[in-house]
Amino acid sequence: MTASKPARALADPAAAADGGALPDGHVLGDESGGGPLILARGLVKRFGDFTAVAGIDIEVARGESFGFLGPNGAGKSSTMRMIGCVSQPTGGTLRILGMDPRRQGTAIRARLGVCPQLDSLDPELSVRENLITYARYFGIPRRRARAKADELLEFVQLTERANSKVDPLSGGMKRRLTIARALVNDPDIVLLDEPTTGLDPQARHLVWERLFRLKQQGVTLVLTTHYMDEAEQLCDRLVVMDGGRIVAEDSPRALIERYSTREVVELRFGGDPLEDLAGKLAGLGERVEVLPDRILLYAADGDAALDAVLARGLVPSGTLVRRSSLEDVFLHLTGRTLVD
Ligand SMILES: Nc1ncnc2c1ncn2[C@@H]1O[C@H](COP(=O)(O)OP(=O)(O)OP(=O)(O)O)[C@@H](O)[C@H]1O
Repeated sequence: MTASKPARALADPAAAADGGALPDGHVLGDESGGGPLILARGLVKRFGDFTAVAGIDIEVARGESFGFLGPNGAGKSSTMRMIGCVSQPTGGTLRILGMDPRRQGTAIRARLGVCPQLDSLDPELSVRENLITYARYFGIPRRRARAKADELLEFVQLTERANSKVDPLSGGMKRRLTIARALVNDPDIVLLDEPTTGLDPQARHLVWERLFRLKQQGVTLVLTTHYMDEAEQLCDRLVVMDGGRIVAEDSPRALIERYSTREVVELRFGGDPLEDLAGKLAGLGERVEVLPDRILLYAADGDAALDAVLARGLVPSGTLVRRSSLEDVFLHLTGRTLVD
């Protein structure tokens, strides 16, 4: 398939020729200039007195897989909706494909693929007709739309369900169909808002595998997630958001290396208050975090740290030595877990 080829169906050439400089003198992103496909400076979204996005800076390069990681309410969807040109920024500067969403939303949307948090497929139509009808919105001629639909059904492994209605599909199938729908216009950027929320592990892995394939084909992916494993699997680079702000930005691996230790020992205890027990772990690792149901002991060598815990006479009811993850990074940065 040719998912990285841009569609021009609804693009307004006059609008696309827009130029101009940002306050910091940054070159605007566009294909000809080779700048970032998405560029935000001090981007703000307010709802009345409430600030959902509090002045963030981001840059996404062509071919990159970029993620927003954060808990519910962090401002990820609000940011995605601004990038998707369905919600106007309240402040700051935003450029998508070198264009200004305030004035060129239609031209930008024609070149985006959007996979919203909740599937919005048409239950009256068959699986295949959902794709054909959507392609027609982009002005794609019927014959090409049919061929595109068949190509995409194969890509998301739904060819056998082409003539089925949408309702009987599993959650994972619906999600894959929504992803296929987001690709009908050969978008420059695919926006995925929590692509696997609500799916069972098997369905999630199938979606990840398809998204990974897109990434290999050079499609620019921008996704939100509150799953650290999803971020680690799919993102080349990510920003960690909390309370409308970016609290860290880098590749998943670099974030783990910077903000965590190599290994983590999870300790569960039956009786005594965890705060009291945590006091007895002083000096055994680099850091101790007390969660409602367990203590985390951060150490370069988890097995050695666990031996040292046992040598102090502590008797955990459950132990786990594991590699550090983005969850640990988030806890370190915000003092909270990602998924409560
Ligand atoms: N239309 C709206 N009006 C008022 N407040 C809103 C609106 N949309 C979002 N918010 C608030 O803005 C904050 C950020 O919401 P947002 O949906 O961007 O977060 P999120 O990180 O995507 O979380 P989630 O994973 O729940 O979607 C939340 O406190 C939310 O209640």
